[in-house]
Amino acid sequence: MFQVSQLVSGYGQSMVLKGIDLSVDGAQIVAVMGRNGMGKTTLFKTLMGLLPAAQGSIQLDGTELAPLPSYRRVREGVAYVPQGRMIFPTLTVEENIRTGMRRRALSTPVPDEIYALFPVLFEMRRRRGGDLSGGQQQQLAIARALVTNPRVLLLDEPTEGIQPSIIKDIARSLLEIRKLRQLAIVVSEQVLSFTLEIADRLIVIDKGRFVHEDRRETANVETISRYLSV
Ligand SMILES: Nc1ncnc2c1ncn2[C@@H]1O[C@H](COP(=O)(O)OP(=O)(O)OP(=O)(O)O)[C@@H](O)[C@H]1O
Repeated sequence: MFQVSQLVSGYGQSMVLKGIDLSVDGAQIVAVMGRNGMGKTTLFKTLMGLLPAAQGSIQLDGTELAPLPSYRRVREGVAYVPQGRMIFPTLTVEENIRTGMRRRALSTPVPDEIYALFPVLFEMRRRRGGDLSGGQQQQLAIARALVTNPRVLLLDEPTEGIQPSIIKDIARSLLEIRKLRQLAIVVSEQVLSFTLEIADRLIVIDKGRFVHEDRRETANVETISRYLSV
């Protein structure tokens, strides 16, 4: 289980996250929804160790991660797909995927499972990352995160700037990944149709606090939409 308690963090003296509590079981998908500037990226950066936590705890199956640097958190099983994807544009698709692997020797093949999940990446494996469409780059960023064999996958606004037909592909991939790997997925989003398709729980973040939570089956779409549109 991934368990975050009373997490506080921010920039300098200004605290953006004001006490976040979150528990995610294996094989569960949780969406954190909120408008621009509400703290989604700050939350992920803090979970990943790119920003230090001022207070609070981040545990994965009982191991405390908050004092650990990012690379140690990756080893413990946390993977991150950042907003804007951040793939390496001049490396090939295969090289991009390999940057996530612990054994990067050319003789170590990219696992078949990755290309089975994302056949387009197999077709494009020798092309430069920068030549891919936004949706393909998002798939590449997810593939690169998956080769670290995470138990928790964090995705920051994966649908941003991506056309609707590809958003559906990404939703399908995430459901497939959950089924295959039984891992926990936390995804930040502003697109409600996407999270209603994939998430078991929907949580609203507002000014650095979780202010509303629904299970998907009983989600109060009106309330969530109101938070997203103000
Ligand atoms: N490097 C930084 N230094 C100071 N303040 C920052 C920094 N990055 C973000 N902030 C502030 O922290 C708050 C939360 O930003 P954050 O990026 O976490 O929001 P978000 O919900 O992810 O929105 P977006 O989708 O726009 O990224 C905002 O008020 C923002 O201005």
